[in-house]
Amino acid sequence: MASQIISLASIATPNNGVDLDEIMQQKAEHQGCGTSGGSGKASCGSGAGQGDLAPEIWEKVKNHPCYSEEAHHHYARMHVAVAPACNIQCNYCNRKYDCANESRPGVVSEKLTPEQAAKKVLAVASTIPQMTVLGIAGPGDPLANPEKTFKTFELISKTAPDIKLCLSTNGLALPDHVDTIARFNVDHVTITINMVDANVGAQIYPWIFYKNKRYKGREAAQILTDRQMQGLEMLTERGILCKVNSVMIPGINDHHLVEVNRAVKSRGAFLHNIMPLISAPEHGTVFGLNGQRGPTAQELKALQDSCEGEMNMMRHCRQCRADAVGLLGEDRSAEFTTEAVMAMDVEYDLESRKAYQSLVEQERQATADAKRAELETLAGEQSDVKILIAVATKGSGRVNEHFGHATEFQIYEASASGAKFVGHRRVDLYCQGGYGEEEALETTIIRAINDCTAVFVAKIGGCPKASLEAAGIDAVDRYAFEYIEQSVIAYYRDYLDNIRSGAIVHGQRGDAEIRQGAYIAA
Ligand SMILES: C[S@@+](CC[C@H](N)C(=O)[O-])C[C@H]1O[C@@H](n2cnc3c(N)ncnc32)[C@H](O)[C@@H]1O
Ligand code: SF4
Ligand code: SF4
Repeated sequence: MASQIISLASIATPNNGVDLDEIMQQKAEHQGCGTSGGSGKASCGSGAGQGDLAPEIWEKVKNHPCYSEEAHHHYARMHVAVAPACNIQCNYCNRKYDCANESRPGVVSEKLTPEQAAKKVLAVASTIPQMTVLGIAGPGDPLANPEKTFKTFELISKTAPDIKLCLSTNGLALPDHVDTIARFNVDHVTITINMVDANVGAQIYPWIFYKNKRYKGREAAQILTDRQMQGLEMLTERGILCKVNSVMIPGINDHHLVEVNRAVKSRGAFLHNIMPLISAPEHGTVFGLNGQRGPTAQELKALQDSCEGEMNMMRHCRQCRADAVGLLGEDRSAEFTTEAVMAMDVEYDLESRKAYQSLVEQERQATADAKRAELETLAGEQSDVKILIAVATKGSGRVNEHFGHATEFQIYEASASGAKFVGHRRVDLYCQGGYGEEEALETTIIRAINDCTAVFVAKIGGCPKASLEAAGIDAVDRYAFEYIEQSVIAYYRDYLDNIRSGAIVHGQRGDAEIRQGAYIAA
């Protein structure tokens, strides 16, 4: 199952995050062979992952790491923190403006002016050529800070016209700004919609500030939901792609989100992103302090599964900081402080960005081709066995991270229909002190992935491997630097063969049915 490797040697892209030449080198070393070249298959016909999307929609989502699960392995995004104020209060939100070490929505290291933000975007785009999307997601609400938000878009659309513009809003002010959003060619808008019933909303929002007046309770929630629905309809009428974020809050809106899903689907939303509540006492939020828990990974997956019909569900959201930079799941914001950016001599080279991205497309096509070929080996397979597999990766759709360096694991469900991305587990959310000591780290990771049958890694030491095996998790390094989905399918096929030969008993290892509910999300 050797995979195609593409040479990017002709394009100098320092620090671009996904260094395909490095992958090539690592793979050659791992296989103990001297080859390091070979060109990937060229993209032919429809793009990898296009499925049955209309061409104009595909054009909008194909390089967007949030709107396309497949693109998120290859393309990066960045947020600029130009919008500090907010016009509502959510019981789960506490914004921090000078915080380097927390990774959750609403925190940033520093607030930026639109001019600083525009320079930062150029600096990041020149350093990370696969950065295709600029989002404004706070730390407050972009539309509660409209001058700063639209000034930032104006500056960027002039200097970096190939970058897609996004914003994320609670929706209260949205109807007032839809025309401006359309004028700036912002073709991706996220609205956070946690309820369509004011009784539910009153438990989530203590107040809103609307037309110079503060509203509370049911009245506040009713105004908010009316404005959200109106804004969503206005955007979709204009052909602007809308993603809806919903925070799953067990006991408050978990069952209700099925109704929210129906309401937003019927108003033309493109994607629904049901995210787990992040809630800890040290965040100082109402929910953090009153002990409101977030959902388990299994509860989240069950709700996402139940909403998955005609509407796409996003399962790869990383609940990023409002100043995140890089591939989803990595954060390179510390490299781009205002001080560092202002000292950078930036040259925006559109042509070399395009050249780099066309090679990324070749790698992406090769990934899709490899998956398709492997899938054919399951043709006619009737088994109803399903297993979860955790994967250590740092991007490019490959198994290319060392077990000990992984800060998150991507989770795939393997079944007779193939490999399906179903989520990720951030190791820090499972850390309860002692992080850094090897034993504690292993325990933390095992808690995070203990419903998985196997974990795929580029490399793993003997001790952690033994600990994983003792916990019933197969530690697998034989797919090092191979494509993830192709490897998941290959493993699954061997797994079925082993069941049939009697070499293993399904359920002996950590399969999802046996371990359901065994681990609790933070
Ligand atoms: C920080 S907000 C900024 C954009 C805008 N104000 C909004 O709420 O949509 C970005 C996203 O993070 C989510 N968020 C904030 N705090 C959260 C938490 N504690 N748990 C889960 N999601 C959270 C919000 O619901 C929203 O979808
Ligand atoms: S609307 Fe967004 S920024 Fe405002 S309180 Fe809620 S989550 Fe925080
Ligand atoms: S928070 Fe989710 S939707 Fe927003 S940039 Fe991060 S991954 Fe994408």
